Amino acid sequence: MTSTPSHSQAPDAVLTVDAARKAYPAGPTVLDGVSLRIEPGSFCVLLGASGSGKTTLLRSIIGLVPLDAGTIDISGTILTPKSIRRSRREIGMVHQDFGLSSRLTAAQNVMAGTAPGLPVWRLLFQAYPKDVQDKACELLSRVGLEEGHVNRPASGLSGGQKQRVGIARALINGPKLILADEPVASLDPQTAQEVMDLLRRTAKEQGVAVLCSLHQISLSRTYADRIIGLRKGKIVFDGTPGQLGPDVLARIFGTGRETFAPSMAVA
Ligand SMILES: Nc1ncnc2c1ncn2[C@@H]1O[C@H](COP(=O)(O)OP(=O)(O)OP(=O)(O)O)[C@@H](O)[C@H]1O
Repeated sequence: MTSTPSHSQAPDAVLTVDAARKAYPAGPTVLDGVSLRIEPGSFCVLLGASGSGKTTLLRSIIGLVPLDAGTIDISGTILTPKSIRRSRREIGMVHQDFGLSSRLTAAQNVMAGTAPGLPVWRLLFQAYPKDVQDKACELLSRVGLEEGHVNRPASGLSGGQKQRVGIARALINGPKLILADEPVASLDPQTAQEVMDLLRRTAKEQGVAVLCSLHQISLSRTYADRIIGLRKGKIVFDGTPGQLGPDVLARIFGTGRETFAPSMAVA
C-alpha cells in the first residue's frame, strides 16, 4: 500500500484498485496484479472458485489486509493507514457468517455499524443518538425485518433474518460502496435468492455500488450488472452476465473436476 495520500485521477469511480499484489507469509501469491474500477450504483459480482483470492481482495479494499504492492482508491482518496478511518465510512460490509453479535438485538447490531464515529461510553451503555435509532428502525423495515424481530437478540433470528440485519447494518452510514463476501453461502437456495434480491434492490434504491463475491454461477448471472472473474489472483474475465459462456466459465473455474463442478451452476 502506498504511503502517500493523494487524490486519484478517477474521482468519478467509487472504487479503483490498481495493480494489487498480495502474498501471505510463506504462501503463494494470492492477488497477482489485480486492477479494477467500480462505477457508482453498479452491482458487480466477483466470481471465482474457492481460494481464488476473493476474500483477500475484499479485505484489502477495506484495509484489513495490507497489500504488498498496488493502490486502492475509495471515492478519490488513496487508502493509507491515515485515510482508512475516513474511507471505511464510505464502505458497508456484508459477511458470509453475518458478523452479528448474538447477544445484541437486531436494532443494536445495526446501530453498532456507527460505532467508529461514536464515543465509547455510548457503545458500552448501548446509548445511541435518537437519529441513529430512527435510522436503524427505518433500515430494518426497509430490509423487511418484521417489527417483532427488531428488539430480539440476533441469536434468535434465522439465517435469512440475520443477513437482512447485516444488510441494514451495512447501509447505516450511508455508504457509497457495499462489499459483500459470499453473503448467501450459508443460506438455503430459496433464502439465498431472497437475500440477493434484497441486496440488489436496496443498493439500487440507495444508489450504492456493490462488489459481491460469489462462487454460484446462476446467482451471478441473475443479479450482476457486471461479472469480474478471478482465478488464482488474476482477473480472467470482466463482462456482462450474457457473456458468461462455457469458455469463460472454464477460464474462471478451470476445466478440471477439482475446480469446476457442475453443481456450482446451481444456487
Ligand atoms: N491469513 C492467511 N494466511 C495465509 N494464507 C491465507 C490467509 N488467508 C487466506 N489465505 C490463502 O489465500 C488463498 C486465497 O484465499 P481467499 O480466502 O482470499 O480466497 P477465496 O476466493 O475468498 O476463497 P473462499 O471462497 O474459499 O473463501 C487461499 O489459498 C488461502 O488459503
